[in-house]
Amino acid sequence: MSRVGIIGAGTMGEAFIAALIRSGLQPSSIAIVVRRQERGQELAKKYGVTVVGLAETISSSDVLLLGIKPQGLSELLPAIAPHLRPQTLVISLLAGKTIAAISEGLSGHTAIARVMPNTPTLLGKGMAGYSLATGVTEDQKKFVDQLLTATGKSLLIPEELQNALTGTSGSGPAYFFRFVEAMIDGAIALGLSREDATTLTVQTIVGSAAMLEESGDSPTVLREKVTSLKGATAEALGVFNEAGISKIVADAMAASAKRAAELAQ
Ligand SMILES: NC(=O)C1=CN([C@@H]2O[C@H](COP(=O)(O)OP(=O)(O)OC[C@H]3O[C@@H](n4cnc5c(N)ncnc54)[C@H](OP(=O)(O)O)[C@@H]3O)[C@@H](O)[C@H]2O)C=CC1
Ligand SMILES: O=C(O)[C@@H]1CCC=N1
Repeated sequence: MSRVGIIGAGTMGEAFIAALIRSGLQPSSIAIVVRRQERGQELAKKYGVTVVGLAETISSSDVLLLGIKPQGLSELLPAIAPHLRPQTLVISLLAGKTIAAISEGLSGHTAIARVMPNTPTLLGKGMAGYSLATGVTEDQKKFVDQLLTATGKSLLIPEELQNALTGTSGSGPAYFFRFVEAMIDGAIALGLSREDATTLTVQTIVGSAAMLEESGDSPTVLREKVTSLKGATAEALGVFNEAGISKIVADAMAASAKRAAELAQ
């Protein structure tokens, strides 16, 4: 049974605690390293994990999951390196940070998995892309597969596509939440109360997402089924197209991927 240490248990770190437990790991096998004791106590109470010091967590873990912000990595790696056993699998969730940079900061460690998840991981409905360094063993690959299956869906991708994946599925949930915010505001502008606007918009998005997953139809076919000839929807889509929605979305995704690349520095 693997012992897992987690350094940085915020939004994604917590999502991975939940996924590890869903994947069959005992909470007593999970140690977390936190900056704020109250956060540690909250997670210990909620999941039954143990709050442990940095050195002890690193030296006793078979798998070490990094869930801090990318900006904190250069300071953290020198504190990890002296305690890390060569056979420990390091899993990084950090946007932008390359396997090569992590390996270098860990004195040439080669058992590293780079994972780009997203927040629906919290519900087991996430989408993650992952890339593996050369030193990852078959058993460690199986562990990663099993863990990511518990987070939702996963794709093994070449590392050079990690930033593109960040711009697609990593940041993706925020694009939809932003769209929902805009739809709620639009409904209020049409005279609906905020409460009704929220109910109408959220259920529309939830139902549409379910159709994407369950109908077997492409997004194009599903859109066409809503769009009556010379009807109301066609007018709305005309406004989107006039504003250049495809370019706006592609530019936004490229901006996320570009920023992820910058975070590598
Ligand atoms: N949020 C997202 O949608 C996604 C995030 N990611 C990546 O996941 C990582 C985490 O992001 P997210 O969960 O959103 O960020 P959060 O800020 O929610 O979590 C980061 C956590 O790390 C803690 N922390 C920071 N430094 C240390 C340290 N030295 N020792 C122990 N704990 C520390 C923070 O503590 P404190 O509470 O005190 O600040 C915080 O709890 C990032 O690198 C991000 O790129 C990847 C994909 C999606
Ligand atoms: O905003 C970020 O940098 C991270 C990566 C993808 C989602 N959140």
